[in-house]
Amino acid sequence: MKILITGYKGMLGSDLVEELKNENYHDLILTDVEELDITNLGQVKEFLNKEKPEAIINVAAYTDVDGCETNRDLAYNVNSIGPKNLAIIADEINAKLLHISTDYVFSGDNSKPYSEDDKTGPNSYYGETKLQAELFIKKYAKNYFIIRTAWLYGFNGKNFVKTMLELSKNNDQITVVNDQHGSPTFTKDLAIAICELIKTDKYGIYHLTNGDNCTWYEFAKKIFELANVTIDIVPVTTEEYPTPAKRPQYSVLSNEKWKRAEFEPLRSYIDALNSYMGLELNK
Ligand SMILES: NC(=O)C1=CN([C@@H]2O[C@H](COP(=O)(O)OP(=O)(O)OC[C@H]3O[C@@H](n4cnc5c(N)ncnc54)[C@H](O)[C@@H]3O)[C@@H](O)[C@H]2O)C=CC1
Repeated sequence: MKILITGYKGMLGSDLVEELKNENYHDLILTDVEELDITNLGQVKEFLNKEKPEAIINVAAYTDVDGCETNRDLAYNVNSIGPKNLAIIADEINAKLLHISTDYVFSGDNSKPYSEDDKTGPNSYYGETKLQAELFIKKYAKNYFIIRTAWLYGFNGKNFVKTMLELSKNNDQITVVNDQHGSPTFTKDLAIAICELIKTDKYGIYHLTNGDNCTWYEFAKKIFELANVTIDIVPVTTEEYPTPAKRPQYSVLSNEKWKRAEFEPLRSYIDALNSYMGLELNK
């Protein structure tokens, strides 16, 4: 299957490319903004019509959640118009479209894991633009997969695990938010799942994260424990740590639909973190 990837240089994109190669997908067209700017419909149309991929995996996005509050045009163009363009042209050339969305489409008022049918209600502009992308894809593409995932970390680029380890080098004490709940997810595990899903015609929307959940504070504690770092971690509330974009308090995603579709569930976030830390710290 000929697969085109958009945003391949990003955190998820780079692990995805490695995993696709491991799974013997060799007919890959790798693009990032330099090769294919997804916000430009004319370019998307020309590029896709020339390459004629059978599947498109969109891992391109503007992912600076706080930055989206102020850079609204950029956020809307990359996160909403980009996926819309891909959906329109994917449909024209009869290609499958697999798109990545986020737990931030939810408000976070739930106290039990969100299912795919639960009411959305983003409380950040990033979440709004990602939700709009989902609506465009549903409207314009027939053969689409949307995966909502959360709290990603991987080898390439900045992420929470690396930030914690970096902070511990110059600080004896750090403060970490302890009232936002989610499921940290290793991009390598997600990439393996994407390779499985793209083979199928089980179209639709799926929630997919590593198993179990925690707060950022609990996640930080686990990171330092695995890295054998002794540091004083002070739990704080969201109110005590204000950010430009409001995050959901509780955005745990139920993976039940994924399991019902007979896909392999992802391992627990602790097992995944353990594996990541082993690999990351020994690099
Ligand atoms: N990082 C996280 O914690 C989470 C991410 N997601 C979603 O997962 C997906 C992947 O995220 P990351 O790998 O963290 O992103 P990233 O920020 O590491 O990579 C995004 C890539 O998109 C490219 N890009 C930006 N504008 C573009 C354009 N106009 N045309 C083509 N490419 C463009 C960038 O150059 C970059 O290589 C995104 O859809 C994101 O919204 C979902 C939940 C959590």
